[in-house]
Amino acid sequence: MSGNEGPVVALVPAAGRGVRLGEPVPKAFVELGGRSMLRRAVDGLLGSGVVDTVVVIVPDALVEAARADLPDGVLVVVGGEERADSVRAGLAAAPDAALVLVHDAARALTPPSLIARVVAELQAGRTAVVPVLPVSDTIKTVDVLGTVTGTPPRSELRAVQTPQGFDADLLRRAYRDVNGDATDDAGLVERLGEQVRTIVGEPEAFKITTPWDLALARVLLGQAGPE
Ligand SMILES: Nc1ccn([C@@H]2O[C@H](COP(=O)(O)OP(=O)(O)OP(=O)(O)O)[C@@H](O)[C@H]2O)c(=O)n1
Ligand SMILES: C[C@](O)(CO)[C@H](O)COP(=O)(O)O
Repeated sequence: MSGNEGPVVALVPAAGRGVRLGEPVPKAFVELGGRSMLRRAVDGLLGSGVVDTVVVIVPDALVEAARADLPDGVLVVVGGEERADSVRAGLAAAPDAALVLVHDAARALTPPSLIARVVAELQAGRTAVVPVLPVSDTIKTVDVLGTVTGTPPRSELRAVQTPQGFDADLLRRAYRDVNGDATDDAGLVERLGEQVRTIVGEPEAFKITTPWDLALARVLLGQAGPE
């Protein structure tokens, strides 16, 4: 494997509404321990020391709010209806990237060391890298009525986190050539028939999705938690 030492650009999709969280402001702008979730995610990327440029993707109405919230030099662009539309908008704003990280603003407590490990794998020559954790529950598939249709072997299952890292040309090809939905960026790369490498993720990189997740994040930061 030959290495890739070109510019590393991190795309931060932050244009979701946060319906499952149910806060009055879009999720990335929710305050968490004195900083917005978006600011925490960006600070983690910059703090890793391995990211050259950060592009955040936010709702149209919050572009100015994001600029005011973020350090100078962070690019702010407008996102789209679905997460993939937002990532596509971020990719278009990063034409000179050699390596791309895609990192949810919702994973606000991701340790910088995980970000550095993803980039190290890319620089060692991997072209698609995702952090994963084993699942501890048994997972079942169900039909529309909720009847169980199967039990995939747990040993083959992993919960996937971000940042997901890619050779920039590969990710651009995936976004250009693959039709249909994927719930993560690696899913598009897989459909090209390309190999995706896993590395061990971090519990702190969990996605803050529900009020329970937000409460957990606040407890982890030492803020008031449940009685
Ligand atoms: N159109 C969208 C939808 C999602 N995201 C971002 O993708 C990340 C992961 O999405 P998720 O956690 O599901 O956030 P939401 O879509 O906001 O959540 P919900 O489905 O509860 O509304 C988040 O940082 C979110 O802001 C985005 O940039 N553009
Ligand atoms: C990309 C992701 O965080 C990997 O687990 C996840 O798939 C995002 O899904 P969401 O439904 O947009 O939160």
